[in-house]
Amino acid sequence: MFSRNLIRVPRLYRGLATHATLPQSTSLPAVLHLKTGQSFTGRSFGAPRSIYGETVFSTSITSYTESMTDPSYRGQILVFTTPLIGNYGVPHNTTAVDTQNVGVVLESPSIQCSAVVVADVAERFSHHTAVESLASWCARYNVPGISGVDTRAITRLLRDQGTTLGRLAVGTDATLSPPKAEEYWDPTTENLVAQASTKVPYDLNPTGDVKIAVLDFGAKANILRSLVRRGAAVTVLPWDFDFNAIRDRYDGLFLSNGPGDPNHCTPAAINLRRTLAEWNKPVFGICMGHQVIGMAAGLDAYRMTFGNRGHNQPVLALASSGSIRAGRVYVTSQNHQYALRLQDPFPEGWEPFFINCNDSSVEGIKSTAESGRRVWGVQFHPESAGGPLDTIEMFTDFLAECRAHKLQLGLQTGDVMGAKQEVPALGKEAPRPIAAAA
Ligand SMILES: NC(=O)CC[C@H](N)C(=O)O
Repeated sequence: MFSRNLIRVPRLYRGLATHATLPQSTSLPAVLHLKTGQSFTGRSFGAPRSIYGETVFSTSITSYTESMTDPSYRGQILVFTTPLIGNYGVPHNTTAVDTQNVGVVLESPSIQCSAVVVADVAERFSHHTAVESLASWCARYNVPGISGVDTRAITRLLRDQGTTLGRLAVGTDATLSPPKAEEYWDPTTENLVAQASTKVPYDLNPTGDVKIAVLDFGAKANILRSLVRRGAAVTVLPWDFDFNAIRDRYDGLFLSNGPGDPNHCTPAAINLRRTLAEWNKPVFGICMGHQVIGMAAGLDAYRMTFGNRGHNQPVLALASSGSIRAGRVYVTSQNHQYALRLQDPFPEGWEPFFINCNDSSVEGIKSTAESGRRVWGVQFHPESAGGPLDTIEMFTDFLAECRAHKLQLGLQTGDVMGAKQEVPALGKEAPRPIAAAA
């Protein structure tokens, strides 16, 4: 399937697009083993190495580059249900307009998933922003892939038996018998958030008019871009940083997405519980951030059978807020394995915000009007990348609330919290080089 030779660019396309002019990665025999006993034989692409991981499927049709660089896929073997992957190559992640070093397309500086599984990997790619093929990109980041397998059969298995631990065996490893049950590595036993989060605080767009602190559980770059593009000055903090120590410097708090089991984030939920009790400025969380808000509110996070991954998940709004109207269905981008448990009654001061139209899982929570708080959490990804922009204005809503609240505080009291705090100095390190990815 692959050749080490350079691929010739057909004359028709020359000058129109960047094509596969780089050497393709080596293709070897490969087998995907599932802990539940099934094995699928194909050919490798990308890095010629074997790995373990948690096997999950995504129904996204496009945006494989965004998905593969999403830190929430850390530790996972990502199966694409779309049969042809790689046809538009891998884009450049920098342009002159990227003044904040947050990139323009990709979600982090490197590929985050452990491996990819595709029915048919496109050796030739064609797109005006492409700089290399999927296979050569995977090889550069030491990530293996398998193609030539029946991804529909794998997806049906994962749907029926749930997300399953797996092993991608490449080269001579492909001739060995499947691993024993105890040999499979379970990434959810590790605190993947601690691995994906920034280790030191850093600032983006420091001259922005509204100051937002972001707790980084493994933030997608497009979340940071969505805040910065709307004028916010953003300080990105490590996931377990106690925001309470510096909270009066900020006009709002944002909690990001992140990989793995939310129960590893209990320290962050405990810090947040104090924030919510003592600080009345707007708070917004996405995916892992939403789960941490829910845990701080007293809700339980549970593991779903196969989760929701893809860019076509319909959610029904149960309440109106900002640009969101109760009763409307929004199509959303999602990548999660865990969800908040729907309970009746909901904790005092909280209400469900969105519900999934397919499986009725909780897709959002918010503080009630009576609570006097301004807190929202959504399980889906309003920043999309990839996916529909149906709910992108939730970022505008959040920042509008922060600006309005700031104005209100300024007019009324000037210093509503008033507490004298020891304020730790923020690190001086340069921003994480998100743009250096492709
Ligand atoms: N994208 C995310 O933040 C996912 C949250 C969590 N890791 C889950 O799988 O549910």
